[in-house]
Amino acid sequence: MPIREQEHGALIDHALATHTLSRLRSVETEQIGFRKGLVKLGRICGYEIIDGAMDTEYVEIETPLTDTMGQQVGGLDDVVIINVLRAATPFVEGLLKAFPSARQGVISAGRNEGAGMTEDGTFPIDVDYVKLPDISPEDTVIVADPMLATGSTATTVLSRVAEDAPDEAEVMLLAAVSAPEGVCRVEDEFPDVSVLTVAVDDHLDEDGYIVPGLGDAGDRAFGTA
Ligand SMILES: O=P(O)(O)OC[C@H]1O[C@H](OP(=O)(O)OP(=O)(O)O)[C@H](O)[C@@H]1O
Ligand SMILES: O=c1cc[nH]c(=O)[nH]1
Ligand SMILES: [Mg+2]
Repeated sequence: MPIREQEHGALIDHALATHTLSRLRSVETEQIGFRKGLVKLGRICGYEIIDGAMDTEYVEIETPLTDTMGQQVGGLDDVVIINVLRAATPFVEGLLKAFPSARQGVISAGRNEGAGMTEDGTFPIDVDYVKLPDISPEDTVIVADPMLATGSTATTVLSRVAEDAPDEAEVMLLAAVSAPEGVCRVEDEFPDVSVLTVAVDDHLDEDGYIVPGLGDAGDRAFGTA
């Protein structure tokens, strides 16, 4: 089954996704390997979303020999991918291989880690830049961010997307690694949003990092300290 529903969130259940995520988790994977791994994981997740969450329809086609029935995926031209800067950039590059005609939005949203995690387990989020395409009722909107930790970034981004997206649009939040706290927070605040993730990890540490996790995805992909 490409997408397996859980009590909280749904897992992208593919051996190559787990394999690729395990390489990303390893502290021995250096920057280039990490960035390429996120691209690969984005591509696999894209194919799994197509397989598990999009409809296939029969179509008449003509081969060089005869008329026959073929199948096509519906809605591939009605996809919007939102890139949550910065760690999502390589993840989105992979997703675009599965959805080459997607329209793209960009939201720069980062945790203000200097302020520290608050007692209620959230971070203030700095939003510096937002550029979204028009979103139509028939669109599938994939908000991509490899890490869903406290859910502070995701809920901020989803609130902004909700300002533009018609109610009928299907909105998904796609992560590579999630903490249970983040999944529950998004589900509580956005019950109509599907949370898809390759893994739900154990817990958050006192700095708001996912454990076991993979560290700071943005730093590892971009080579910053
Ligand atoms: O669920 P949260 O507690 O909000 O944490 C998750 C966020 O943290 C990371 O971004 P970060 O703020 O480190 O920005 P970066 O991508 O520039 O590194 C990650 O890519 C998410 O956006
Ligand atoms: O574990 C975490 C938490 C937030 N952001 C990351 O990049 N990693
Ligand atoms: Mg970061």
